[in-house]
Amino acid sequence: MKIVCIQVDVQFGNPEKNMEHIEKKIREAVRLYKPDSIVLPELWDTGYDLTRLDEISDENGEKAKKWLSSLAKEFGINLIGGSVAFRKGNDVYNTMLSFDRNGSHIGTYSKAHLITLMEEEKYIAPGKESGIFTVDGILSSAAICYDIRFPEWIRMPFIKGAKVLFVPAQWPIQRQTHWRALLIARAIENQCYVVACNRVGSDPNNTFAGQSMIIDPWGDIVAEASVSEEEILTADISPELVDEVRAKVPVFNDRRIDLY
Ligand SMILES: O=C(O)CCC(=O)C(=O)O
Repeated sequence: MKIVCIQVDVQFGNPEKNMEHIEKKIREAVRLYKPDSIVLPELWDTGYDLTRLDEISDENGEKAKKWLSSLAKEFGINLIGGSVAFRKGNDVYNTMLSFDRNGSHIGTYSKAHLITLMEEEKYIAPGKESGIFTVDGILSSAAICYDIRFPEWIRMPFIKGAKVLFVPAQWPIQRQTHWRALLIARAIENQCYVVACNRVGSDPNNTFAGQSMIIDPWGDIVAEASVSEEEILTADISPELVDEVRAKVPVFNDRRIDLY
């Protein structure tokens, strides 16, 4: 499966401009690489414009769903839709919506761990459901940004056999070393591919770290984007390599389920 991460800058609180820009990038990625799957960053629609979410969030994710589904179908790609500010009643969730090559909805995941350091919990409601879903027959899972600090949560879909972890993010530059180390650790401990799509640029509160990455189940980085430039990052991933690594170091069989 050929994967692309679209590492972009995100306009603060401007969903229309962001859609326009990302659509151009998706077209470019399809023309250059003919990928099977494309991954977008976290909150690519509104950015972290949290105080204006009442005004700019997407009612039931309808706009994003329509747009993502039609692009997925037009290009015959799986579109792992980063995340959007998804309004449901009085609450707003930070939600990933994914679509397959026919434009059919294949997964929804709302960020479970909200970053109190950035006061996200004051404006966003936490998700409660696992991020497990299937892409081209490959059992996969989603985690959004801060979620990667919680290995107990990430682990669950991998016990069920997931092989790929998709991680959209808006990870700030101050904790860039954590971004790298945590992603590599999640790949090694779950013996899975990690496909992590971060943003670049700044908003009024943060500068973001870029360095989108595709990491193999051995923990080796197979593709890595720059820290500050927009970039279309690509790599081939092979589910067979996951099976090989799991056979070589049988971590899942060796778990002490009698102890924990
Ligand atoms: O955990 C971190 O240091 C960054 C997380 C973050 O920026 C987020 O979840 O949006």
